[in-house]
Amino acid sequence: MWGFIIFTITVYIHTDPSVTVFRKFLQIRTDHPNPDYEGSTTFLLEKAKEYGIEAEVYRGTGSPIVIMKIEGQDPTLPCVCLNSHVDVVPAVVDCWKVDPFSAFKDEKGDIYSRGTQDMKCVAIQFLEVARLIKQRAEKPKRNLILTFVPDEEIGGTGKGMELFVEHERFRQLNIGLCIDEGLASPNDTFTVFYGERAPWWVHVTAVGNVGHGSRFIEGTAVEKLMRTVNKMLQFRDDQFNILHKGHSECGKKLGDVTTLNLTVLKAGLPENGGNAYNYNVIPAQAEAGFDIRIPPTVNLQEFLEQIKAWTAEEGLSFTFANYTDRNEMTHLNQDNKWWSCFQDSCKQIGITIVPEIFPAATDSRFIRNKGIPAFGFSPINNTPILLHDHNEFLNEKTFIKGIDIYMNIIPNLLNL
Ligand code: MET
Ligand SMILES: [Zn+2]
Ligand SMILES: [Zn+2]
Repeated sequence: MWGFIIFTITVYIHTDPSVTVFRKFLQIRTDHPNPDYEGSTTFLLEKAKEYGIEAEVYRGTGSPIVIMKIEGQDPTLPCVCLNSHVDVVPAVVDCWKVDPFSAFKDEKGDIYSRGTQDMKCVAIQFLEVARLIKQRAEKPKRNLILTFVPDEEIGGTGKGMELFVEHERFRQLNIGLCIDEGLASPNDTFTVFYGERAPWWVHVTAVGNVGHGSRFIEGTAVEKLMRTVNKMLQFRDDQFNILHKGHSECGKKLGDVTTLNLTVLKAGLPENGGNAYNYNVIPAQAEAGFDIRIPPTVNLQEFLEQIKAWTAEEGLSFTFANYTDRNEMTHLNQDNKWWSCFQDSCKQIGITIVPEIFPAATDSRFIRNKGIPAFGFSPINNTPILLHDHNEFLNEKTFIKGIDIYMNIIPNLLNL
């Protein structure tokens, strides 16, 4: 008898249909540099059909965007949009303990795969929320829209949300509020993001004098580049100290300071295009690339002037591989009815939410820059932050509980 009950419970946990959908979605290779968007689109359309949800594929940006809709009682009201990106960053297979695209589940229920946290979990949780709302006898007041977009992870050259927000099809959706990804929280609380840091990818190029490696050549490209790099890394140190060595009562978080990391470094004359270098030739050119993330409280025009000052020396120039001159926040004041409703809904189910600035970037920035409020919220707590990391995982129970959390928030927003 007991054996039967335990067996039944075990089978139930192991075969929860939403977990199966999640694991199948993880197995679709939407990793860069060649994401299988046709595979993810086919999968999402099949699910929409199975769940009885209206769906279309918009190809106006150059890559497929899946749009799903559940019509509300008053479709003229601004809708609630649940947005997910379907692409994921690459995985270094040798650094993972399992195949990063197998969606392997261990005995604890931890599912390992690229995208378990960023953000295929949220995409499928949104889909399951839509299924549950569709099943209800009563329609919600507002339209529910789901968007599944490509190319969030690659910045400026992408064919996703950055372009989509400029299209008429986007405007027609009439979005009142967007919910997108947040971050896992390592403790019992949940984080909600109301703004994010502006991502600037700066590429500095130095040109200078050349000659024999045995001489004291002045004004070399590398020397000029190093001076700039050192100034910029000094700024990095200063920001690090503000974050880590300030008074503890300041309570600064990563999203409140500017980070700057040297992520690209290039110089040296390759020998006949091979792997070896000409060590005795001073190179004419040297390059450095930086990933800079700037909080919404920083004046972007002034920061641009700072970069110009850092690269003012003769022979230096810079370009942006990723740039924005706008970085709007969603204001969390009493006039923001969406925020009041979100907070009240969380209070009702007894979960603690901590509002923060998102330290990295998501598609929400394009939405906010259109004047539309957006919250970044992944219902994942007591889980290490492993996005873009090796062995990214999510426990199946956390995944299932997340659907429940969303179901206690999203219908309230739809009925506002
Ligand atoms: C700057 S494009 C955004 C790519 C990715 N989401 C990141 O924050 O790095
Ligand atoms: Zn993401
Ligand atoms: Zn990411």
